Amino acid sequence: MSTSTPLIELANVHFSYGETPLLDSISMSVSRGEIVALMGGSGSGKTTLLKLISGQLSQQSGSIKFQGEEVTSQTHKQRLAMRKQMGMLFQFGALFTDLSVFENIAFPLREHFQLSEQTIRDLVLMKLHAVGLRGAANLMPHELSGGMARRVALARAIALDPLVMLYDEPFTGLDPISLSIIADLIKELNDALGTGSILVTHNIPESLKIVDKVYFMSSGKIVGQGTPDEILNSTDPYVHQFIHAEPDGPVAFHKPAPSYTADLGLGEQP
Ligand SMILES: Nc1ncnc2c1ncn2[C@@H]1O[C@H](COP(=O)(O)OP(=O)(O)OP(=O)(O)O)[C@@H](O)[C@H]1O
Repeated sequence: MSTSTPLIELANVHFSYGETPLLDSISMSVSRGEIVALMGGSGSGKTTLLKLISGQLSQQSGSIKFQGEEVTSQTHKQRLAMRKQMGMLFQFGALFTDLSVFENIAFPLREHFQLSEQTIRDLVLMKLHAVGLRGAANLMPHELSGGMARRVALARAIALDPLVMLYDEPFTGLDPISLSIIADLIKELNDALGTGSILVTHNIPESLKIVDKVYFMSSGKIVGQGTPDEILNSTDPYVHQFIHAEPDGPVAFHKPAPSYTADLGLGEQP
């Protein structure tokens, strides 16, 4: 792979759940060192897109490449190897409640590699140090605040030194200080590890501080993209409505449904 090959590249991806089309002509790319945000209304298909990228779902058409190789043509073994290179932090990044902080981070290392206890200890402490929680190694998850728990989940997500990080709503439920700490960590870790990150988030101010590029989704399509500056100054009606949290605009309040009167059994009114 040449250094200029994107880590993740999607071209013209279409995806349906059964008969229902959800994603339509999605094209995007993430390179090393880049943080890309995926924003858009609820149900626009952001989480589904992360599942396609991580190989948990397969598209009906179009191409998804990881380091230049088509994901759908991977063997089972290649797909497992790819997943090992993807760190994931999801909404409530659940820790194993009956394992200490240390053992939570050691878990993926023990699962994937035969390492000496001394090496595991060094690696776990390095990851905890990176998120500022080396001093919490011996605590149990119930002894952590919500913000600390999210940082431990982040340390676990980077345990295997991933090439790509996928974050799905990593700020949800955090107080403003913890939220800012997690945002800074996402940026610092991305720079330090040279990863490429995709961040699904509704938090516009915090994410615009750390991302390089934003893709806006609406009803399964990318309807706007740009750098944070371009997004903030965009006159595109979708982007404008979303960024300025306006209730009226092209992002509809109502999900498409049969006529209201027909649904209530009243028949069509003249
Ligand atoms: N397994 C499934 N089978 C059928 N439909 C699904 C399935 N999973 C999700 N959907 C539908 O796909 C649409 C997109 O869901 P998705 O979770 O990707 O949206 P999202 O943009 O991440 O939303 P949110 O911001 O609310 O998390 C929704 O209408 C959802 O109901």
